[in-house]
Amino acid sequence: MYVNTKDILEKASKEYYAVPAFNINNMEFFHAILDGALEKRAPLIIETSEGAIKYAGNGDILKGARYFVELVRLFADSVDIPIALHLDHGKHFEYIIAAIKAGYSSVMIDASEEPFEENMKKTKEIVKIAHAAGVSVEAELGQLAGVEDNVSAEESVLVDPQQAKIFVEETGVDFLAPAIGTSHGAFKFKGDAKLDFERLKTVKELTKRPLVLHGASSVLPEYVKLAEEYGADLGGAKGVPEEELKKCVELGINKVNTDTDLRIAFIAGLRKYLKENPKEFDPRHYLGAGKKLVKEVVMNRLEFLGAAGKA
Ligand SMILES: O=C(COP(=O)(O)O)NO
Ligand SMILES: [Ca+2]
Ligand code: NA
Ligand SMILES: [Zn+2]
Repeated sequence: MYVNTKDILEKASKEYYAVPAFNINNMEFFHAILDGALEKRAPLIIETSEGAIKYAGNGDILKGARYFVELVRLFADSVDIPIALHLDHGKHFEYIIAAIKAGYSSVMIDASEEPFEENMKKTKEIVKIAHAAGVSVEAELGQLAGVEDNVSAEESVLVDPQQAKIFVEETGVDFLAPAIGTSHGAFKFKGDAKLDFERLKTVKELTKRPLVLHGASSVLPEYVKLAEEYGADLGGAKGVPEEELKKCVELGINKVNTDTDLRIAFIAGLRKYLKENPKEFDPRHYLGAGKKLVKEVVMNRLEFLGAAGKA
């Protein structure tokens, strides 16, 4: 059934497990993710960036938002696991309003690059509008480095836990993404991953809200290797080890944004299939090869984050 993201996350926050939020840009990724969540009997959060909405709408923002709502609701209404659709990294009013109008479960207002007061002001505005429409809201404090669509910052600025307390109380935001050292994309760390667990623990204590980890892909070596075997060039790719993610969940992370891991799995499956099947040109076959590996990654992630069986 199609639900509000807040319903999924409040339960996760109470029981200290996490639900991955999987980014999609097209139908194939959605089907692969849905199949994985059904098999694992897990709640499912699907999320789309502004770029994904523009892509699906062929340039028309409202059409793109409605495309994803229709696609997700079509299946959500006929299965017995809870499914939510979330606007990821909403930075432009036009996309946030389109997502609310189209029927998204929740929206992120990402004004984390702005000064604290400005971030608070923008978030308050969106919370008022979204809550009036029964839509829940995510915001971000601190900055992640790395790139994601049109979101990039030179280096990460970690969240100030005292500010986080003021922020959630002032804005009424439903769930918060504290920057604790991760970054978007496949090249997250020069050396070893270093997340500020103490800071995360304090944010949870002070805010008592469901928390979101951005830039949470593990960049799984076996999939990087497979993609490279068939011609990909991903040298230096490094993600957040699964053990570190589990620690984040123990400290109160409940939504784990995962995009890069699915992209790497897909391209590995696609490259291998194309190389091994030079005569093939049916998109359902070669895209199907990508889907297969995406489903594997989805099921593994649902399992180790503790979402499996929680539907
Ligand atoms: O934060 C993310 C995804 O991060 P990754 O690049 O680590 O998958 N989406 O909002
Ligand atoms: Ca941001
Ligand atoms: Na988000
Ligand atoms: Zn993100």
